[in-house]
Amino acid sequence: MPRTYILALDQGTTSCRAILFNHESKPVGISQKEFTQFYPKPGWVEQDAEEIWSTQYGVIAELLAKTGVSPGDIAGIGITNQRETTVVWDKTTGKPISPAIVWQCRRTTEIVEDLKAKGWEEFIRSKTGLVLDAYFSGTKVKWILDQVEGAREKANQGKLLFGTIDTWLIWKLTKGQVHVTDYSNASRTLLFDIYDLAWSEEILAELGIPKSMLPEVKPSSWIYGKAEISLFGDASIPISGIAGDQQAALFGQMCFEPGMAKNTYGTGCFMLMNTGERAVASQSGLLTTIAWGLNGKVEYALEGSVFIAGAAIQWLRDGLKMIEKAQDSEYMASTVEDTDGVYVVPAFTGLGAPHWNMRARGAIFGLTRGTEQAHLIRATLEAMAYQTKDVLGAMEKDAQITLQALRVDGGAVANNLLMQFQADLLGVKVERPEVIETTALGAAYLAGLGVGFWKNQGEICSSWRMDRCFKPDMSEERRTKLYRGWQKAVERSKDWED
Ligand SMILES: Nc1ncnc2c1ncn2[C@@H]1O[C@H](COP(=O)(O)OP(=O)(O)O)[C@@H](O)[C@H]1O
Ligand SMILES: O=P(O)(O)OC[C@H](O)CO
Repeated sequence: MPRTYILALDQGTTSCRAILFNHESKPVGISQKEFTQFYPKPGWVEQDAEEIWSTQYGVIAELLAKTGVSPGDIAGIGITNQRETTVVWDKTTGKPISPAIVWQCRRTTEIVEDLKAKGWEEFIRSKTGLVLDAYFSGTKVKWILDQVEGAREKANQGKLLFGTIDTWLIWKLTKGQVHVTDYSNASRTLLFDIYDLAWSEEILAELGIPKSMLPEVKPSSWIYGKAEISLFGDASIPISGIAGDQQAALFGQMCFEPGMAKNTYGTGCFMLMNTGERAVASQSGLLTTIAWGLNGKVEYALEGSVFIAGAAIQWLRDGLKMIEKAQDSEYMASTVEDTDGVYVVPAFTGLGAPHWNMRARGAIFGLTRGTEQAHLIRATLEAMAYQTKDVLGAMEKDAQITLQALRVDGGAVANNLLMQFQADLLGVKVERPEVIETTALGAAYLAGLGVGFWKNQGEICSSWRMDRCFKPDMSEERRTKLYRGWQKAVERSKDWED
């Protein structure tokens, strides 16, 4: 009997999800759980890799229990993950030697500035396609080796391993048998030459990272190993797809042709445009990154990474306690007509694309005696749309195109008010698909292609269905006026931290 499902594991910044997809690309069951974020100092963000694993394992168990799907019915596992977040663990004990350093964490700002002062910026960009910023894994690994007692010595003796979260989960799923990543995740480490498709000896040497710590790099659809956990009983399930979550969403949105783009509104906001087999070097503050390795070749994307999007709504919920649930932001924002001139710049961990200002910090502008809670909530929501406009402007410049429609996904696109404002502000149609779990879907597709569950991209291409199209409905004059206010606010939030 052919197996009927693909299991996608979506390990995001704030939660772990497990989703079963059937052959018609429909999600037949989902389990999700948030896990703990640690903010030990201003600008620092940490997670516990063991908790990530136990949460991920827990949602798999819950999903199988609630759907009654037998592990023997699962054809393959696809893994997609928050990218750049860095785990270093002891090869023998399998225990992490420090907290996982999250992609948003700014603790390596000084290492980055030192590299810049030594003139590494251009070399790193030319090899990795990335901007020299604390965002990426390379300086985080160096920080761990420098700061954790005895770490560098152990690393030099080949006793430590590094991985992004995909690598960590596969290590756990295979009981320490497989140490692997895919091209899309490797391209986010600051250590990988995206043209030669190899770890960069020069960058590793400069950061003092021994090559023995690094995982093997494979295509995004491949049989990497078999899941060997007791949950699966005797059924041995191939792990057959890996992609960083933003690349997986690009795949799940079926942006297979050069020029097709998607924007994902999760913790951060990430716009990626497929550029095919050609790596486009950005002139406007975007990243050149690997979209995926598939069918014996590598394809590239241009990316605009915004660090704080839905995370600012969580801040309204958990920090300011203005709302109970993220969804409440929509109703609250709809109680006022506009923000009454208020702008929230959520640069909590600096600014990413296209500004790249590590020392920017969050700011609120335009407060008056008439400012109400609802204005602040609305301005926080609108900040996602403004940041997206900054990125789209850069992308259109780099790719020399005018986008006709933007495909969107991620947790926050459930917010209709935000989506309408986004269309209004961009002056472009915003298309929300039926399945907004496109990140997991992309990982499922890659895994399914890896085991022949789906024959080829042509077979899956026809399953993209629109849920709702938001059409622009704002005058050019108002759009320009609102955006000018945002640009002023962003400029003033830069270089706040000494
Ligand atoms: N209705 C909503 N309106 C605004 N933001 C929302 C809404 N629902 C969820 N979010 C935000 O979306 C994010 C969760 O999206 P998700 O795609 O699961 O993120 P991630 O993969 O980064 O963990 C959270 O930051 C949350 O605050
Ligand atoms: O967890 P997400 O979906 O916000 O994605 C995080 C990104 O992969 C960071 O680069």
